Amino acid sequence: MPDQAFDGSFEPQGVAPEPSGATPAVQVEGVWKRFGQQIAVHGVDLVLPAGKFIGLVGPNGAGKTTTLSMITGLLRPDSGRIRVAGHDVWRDPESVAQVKARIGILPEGLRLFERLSGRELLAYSGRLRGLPGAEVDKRATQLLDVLDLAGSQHKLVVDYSTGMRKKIGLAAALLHNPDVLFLDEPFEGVDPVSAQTIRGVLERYTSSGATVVFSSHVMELVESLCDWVAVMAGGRIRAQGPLTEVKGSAATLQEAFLELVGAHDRAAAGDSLDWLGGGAQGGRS
Ligand SMILES: Nc1ncnc2c1ncn2[C@@H]1O[C@H](COP(=O)(O)OP(=O)(O)OP(=O)(O)O)[C@@H](O)[C@H]1O
Repeated sequence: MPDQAFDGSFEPQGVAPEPSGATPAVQVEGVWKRFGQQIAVHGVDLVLPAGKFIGLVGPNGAGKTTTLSMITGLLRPDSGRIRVAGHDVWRDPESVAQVKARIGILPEGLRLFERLSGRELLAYSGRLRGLPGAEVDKRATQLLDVLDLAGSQHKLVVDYSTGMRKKIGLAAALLHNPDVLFLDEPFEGVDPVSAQTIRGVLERYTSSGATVVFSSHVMELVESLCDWVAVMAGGRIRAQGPLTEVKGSAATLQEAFLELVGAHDRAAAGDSLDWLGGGAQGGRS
């Protein structure tokens, strides 16, 4: 699948387009993950349809990264079943490899090969994916151009800014034209101009029928980008579905989110910090 010609547009392979084809991009059934005494993921069931821009949201420690790691073949679940584009991720080592060939990942705290230039990194990623050299060159040139990295392509990645690192990581994740792209906090530390560029690339990618799944804490961003949302808290899925359904009657996704994760009560917690601030008695001297 990775060797198909790339014409600058993104045509997903292997996933039946929604709504006619019924194969979801991701199916998670009864998945658990424990780290020692800590249960990070409590029997999660999740169905993410193909061709959508999907946001996985939740407070710190909700289990988002753990869930994405299990879906993308990086972390083995204790129990349960995960399918990506209809392929069982954890059935055997071969199935993990098959799934990895169909997905792209931009993980949180991405570790890149720092001593390569941006272009070398893409060349290396393409060859690892089994793409022919000429095809890698062509795709890399297009991606560097679209992501506004052409001028920095020969600079070492170690000298890239945070936003440039996110963009070169995204280019590497897209190079083999995956069916499903997983992004952990893709806009963190990215300036508004770069964010707009990334957004444009992702919108183009999903408009051709591919799926983006990304985790974020930034509700405004999720609300403006996503047409499908899953809300996670305490290792459980609290809601999932089309954005409008998850929002319900709430004015914003932020409001619906606070309601779903039961955070309204915590909003008043700052009241106990009566020593904090200039007006407090016995405060600063
Ligand atoms: N390798 C690990 N060892 C021990 N505990 C872990 C490990 N990875 C995650 N956890 C725990 O599992 C829970 C879920 O963590 P996870 O990183 O999946 O949450 P998250 O929703 O991605 O959080 P954040 O938004 O803060 O990145 C947390 O309580 C965390 O401390």
